[in-house]
Amino acid sequence: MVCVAIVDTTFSRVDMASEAIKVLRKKVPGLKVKRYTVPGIKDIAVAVKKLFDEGCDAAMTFGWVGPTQTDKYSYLAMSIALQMVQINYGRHVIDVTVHEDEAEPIKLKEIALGRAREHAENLAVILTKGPQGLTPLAGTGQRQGWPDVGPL
Ligand SMILES: Cc1nc2c(=O)[nH]c(=O)nc-2n(C[C@H](O)[C@H](O)[C@H](O)CO)c1C
Repeated sequence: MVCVAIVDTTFSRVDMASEAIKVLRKKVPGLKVKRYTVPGIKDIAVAVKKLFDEGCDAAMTFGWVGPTQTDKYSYLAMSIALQMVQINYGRHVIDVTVHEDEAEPIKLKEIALGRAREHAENLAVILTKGPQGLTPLAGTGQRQGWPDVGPL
């Protein structure tokens, strides 16, 4: 049985995790999900570590970054911590993050849900098909939450 850790925040303005869980349940047979909700992005890494210690095989995290410089530093801190967790455990952490200033507020929900869905599909492929599962899409300019840009 595959266990996926799902970590999200109350800071986020969209429930991306529920959207991703729906996709993962459809695509990964016998999936076990452990969800952990924390206040903000800087609390995410330790939650992933705890769920890995409980036996999860991979993780998806759902962060929302505010528009200020301080928010962006918080994201950098989270990213570095998540890289450390991935390297220390040898397990994937798919970081699904929405930056509040990447689009007008009216578009952000659609971007967030699309990004959550598409990254859940990516992780499902890795979990069910292994390291070469995504190889047919290599170099094809995939984007999550925005239209794909295509290959050059
Ligand atoms: C400045 C700041 N910005 C964000 C953000 O953009 N997104 C987010 O999810 N959380 C932010 N936080 C909160 C911290 O990540 C954390 O939750 C608190 O410092 C408590 O540990 C803070 C403190």
